Amino acid sequence: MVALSEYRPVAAGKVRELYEVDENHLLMVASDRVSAYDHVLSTPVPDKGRVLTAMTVFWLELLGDLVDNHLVAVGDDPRIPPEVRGRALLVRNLDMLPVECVARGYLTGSGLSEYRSTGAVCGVPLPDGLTEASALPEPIFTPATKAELGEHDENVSFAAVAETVGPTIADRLRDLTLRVYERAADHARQRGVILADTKFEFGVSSTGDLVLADEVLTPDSSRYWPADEYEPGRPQASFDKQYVRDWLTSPESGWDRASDVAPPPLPAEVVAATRQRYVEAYERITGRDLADWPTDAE
Ligand SMILES: N#Cc1c(N)ncnc1-c1cnn(Cc2cccc(F)c2)c1
Repeated sequence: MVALSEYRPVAAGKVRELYEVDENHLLMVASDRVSAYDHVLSTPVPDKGRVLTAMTVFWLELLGDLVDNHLVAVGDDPRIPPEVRGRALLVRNLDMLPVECVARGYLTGSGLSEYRSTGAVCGVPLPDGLTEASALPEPIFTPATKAELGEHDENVSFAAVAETVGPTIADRLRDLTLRVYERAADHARQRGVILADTKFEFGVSSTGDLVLADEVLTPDSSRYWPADEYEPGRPQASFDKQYVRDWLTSPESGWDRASDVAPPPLPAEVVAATRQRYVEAYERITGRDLADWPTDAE
């Protein structure tokens, strides 16, 4: 039985870590931590890491005919420590491309801000008259540079990506990003979820092929909106984080979002409702029962 402490940490995000297993394999571990308003909350949401791990595996299987991926093993593989089983994936160690490959089907966040000041996003011109949460005429590729922990990614043009990785790989990244997003967005929409946008990371295999890596199409790497509440012209509810956001910005929390003060702990009922939203997102998207996914052997 291997312990997580036997693996060397090689990267850490706000809510996940990456460890070196051997020269060819990494362990990608998803925590139960939640980030909101650029703060990592002090209260974990049970099963969040397990749901996001199971979601990544589902999407990689569904999209396996479109794109190769970095997944090597899940669940009971002896290289996966029991303490993180269910929320850890054994993956191939790839040469990662320094590009955040973002696909947007709807206009919001940094894309909306850029559109309002330039009429375009990452140099892609858009029609006049679009507003918060407008559906785009067709999904667009809006790449970004990877920011340091705690910073926001910076949107860049396709030409800048071509400068960085070469025009051929840039073309392939855009094509693959949009095809994978469109397939996933169609699947989700049929199950009552709008995937407004998503962020992929790709590596390159030893044979020079693009390989889909990182977490894939999770509520942390994508905007998940409930389709039955969709109404352009205003900010949409987050499928998974809206209970957290509403409580943190309510008088009950006593927290001031504009301050640099860390948010207070979440009430148990907000944690429970949020956990349920993650489970519901997983079971709707996959048609599977979370109870059938491995749990850690704590
Ligand atoms: N996936 C993947 C991957 C791979 N298969 N091969 C080589 N490198 C990476 C890799 C490097 N950084 N990240 C992002 C990242 C940061 C922090 C925590 C995480 F879990 C993940 C991914």
